[in-house]
Amino acid sequence: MTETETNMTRPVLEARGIVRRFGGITAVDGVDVTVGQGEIVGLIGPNGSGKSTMVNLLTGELAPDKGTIRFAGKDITGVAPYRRARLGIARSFQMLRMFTSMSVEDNMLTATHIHMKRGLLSSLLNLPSARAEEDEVRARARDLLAMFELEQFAGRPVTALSIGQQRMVELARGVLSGPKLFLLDEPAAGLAPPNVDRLIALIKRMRDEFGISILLIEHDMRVVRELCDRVVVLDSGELIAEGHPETVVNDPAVIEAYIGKGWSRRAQA
Ligand SMILES: Nc1ncnc2c1ncn2[C@@H]1O[C@H](COP(=O)(O)OP(=O)(O)OP(=O)(O)O)[C@@H](O)[C@H]1O
Repeated sequence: MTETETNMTRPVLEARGIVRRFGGITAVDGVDVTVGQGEIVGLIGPNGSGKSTMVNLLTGELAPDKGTIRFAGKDITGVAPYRRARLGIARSFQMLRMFTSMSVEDNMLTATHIHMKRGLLSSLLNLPSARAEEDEVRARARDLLAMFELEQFAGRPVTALSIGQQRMVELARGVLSGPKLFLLDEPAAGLAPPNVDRLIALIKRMRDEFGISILLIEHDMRVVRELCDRVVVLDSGELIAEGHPETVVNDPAVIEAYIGKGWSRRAQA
């Protein structure tokens, strides 16, 4: 049995038969998505094909009308979003969500409260145990800011950074929360080409050095081709193709789905 087959027998994420309707629209229509341990899976498809809805179903921000979601061996279909985060599901957003009044470092630290062992009271009382834990978390935050080449911005207001840099803060914050699975919603959107290269390298490091499995929504096909082990393609809420990126982008059903909806130059590049 190959390593990939072994990984696929024990996926970290296993969503089966997922259906989600909004009034008369079936945004996700009986979709299966799995992510193996240490796998990077691309979730692609034309605009409105159901990708963001699928991610919102996986994080628990939306509930499915049908189907089951298993994560790290547990059925999490009815589990609340904050509990899924605690179990190890992190996400980034298409539109950045930062605490705009806080510094870069304090934005990072917001990721860790979900796992803090000491309670709020010991933090408020400034007990040594709480201080030690906070010092340790700050040290890890600084290491990650260095990895993401952001350490010189640690004390700056997050809003002083460019959108590309804020995107990096969001990724670093996600890694700091110690996820098993990171759901990335268009991480390359709005990045200049050299920053896309850096992003690709950083996402590989997230997997290789931190063991994080990744499900990635992305329109930039270079990112998909260079990063993804496997790609799942949605069209009008249905899964129309799945496989290696090079196979999938040449699949006639996939080409038709994109051409029919205006295959953009961005997607073909
Ligand atoms: N909250 C909602 N209420 C009503 N309809 C919705 C809602 N969210 C999504 N939809 C509809 O569900 C379908 C799938 O939308 P979704 O945003 O998941 O697609 P997408 O593939 O992520 O698109 P994009 O690439 O443009 O982000 C669309 O027809 C959309 O209009």
